[in-house]
Amino acid sequence: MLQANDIHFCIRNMPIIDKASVSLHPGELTVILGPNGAGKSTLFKVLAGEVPCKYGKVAYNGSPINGISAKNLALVRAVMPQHSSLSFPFLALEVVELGLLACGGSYRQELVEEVMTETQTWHLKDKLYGNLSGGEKQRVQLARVLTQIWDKKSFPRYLLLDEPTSSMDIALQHHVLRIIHKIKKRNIGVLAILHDLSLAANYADKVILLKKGRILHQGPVKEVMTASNLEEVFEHPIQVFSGSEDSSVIIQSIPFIQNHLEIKLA
Ligand SMILES: Nc1ncnc2c1ncn2[C@@H]1O[C@H](COP(=O)(O)OP(=O)(O)OP(=O)(O)O)[C@@H](O)[C@H]1O
Repeated sequence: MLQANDIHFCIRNMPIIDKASVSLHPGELTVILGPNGAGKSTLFKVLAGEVPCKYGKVAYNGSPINGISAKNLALVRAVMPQHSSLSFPFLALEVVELGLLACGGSYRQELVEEVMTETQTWHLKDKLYGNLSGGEKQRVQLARVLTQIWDKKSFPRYLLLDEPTSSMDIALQHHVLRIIHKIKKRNIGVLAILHDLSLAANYADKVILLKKGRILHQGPVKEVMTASNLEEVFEHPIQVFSGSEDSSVIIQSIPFIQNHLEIKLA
């Protein structure tokens, strides 16, 4: 389990994360939701070990993160940040191969090809990463982190994704969430920051609702993603519907224009 207890994180004495405790279980997708500036990326970086945290504890499979070497941390978790910039003119294939380097594996052309095929990036392999579109870059970065943890291992591992689908079209967003659904079955706990409430409701196992650095609600999707909880967090009218013919959930933010119409009709 990836466990964080009482995380308190300040920047220049300003609290950004206030006493957050989180448990990430292998085999589950946990999604962090919250408005801009809520502290999602900051919490994510603390959990990933990318920023040190003075107050609170983060432990991977029972071992405190500060006692895990960078090499061993790369074996237990892979991280896709919100933005990735590269200073060298790498090909897309070379970016994905960085995932193999991170896990210290020998070169495996078939693994790289399998992951790039799964993420629909194999056809991009000889293109310069810098010339790719935003959505293509995201898929290549996803392929890189998947490459890092693709091989099955006997111990639980974690995949941390900060807005992995933010530049993708609708079909690709669902495709990525399906890949996540498959990968979590390899004893992998996935943590993702998303802004799309319907994607979260339909694919996540657990949800964390963060506002102004505090976790207001967390737990199973059905318990947490209620209209009233979401309205409290986002300060906007929201409706939650059950899909008519299946178990899907539709979450709709109500446009201001609709509010005006309702007021006019009343
Ligand atoms: N290095 C920094 N220096 C000063 N303030 C920072 C720094 N990093 C983050 N912050 C502030 O901390 C708050 C939380 O930022 P964070 O990036 O974690 O939010 P977020 O929930 O991920 O937002 P978004 O949805 O817009 O990506 C913001 O108000 C941000 O301005």
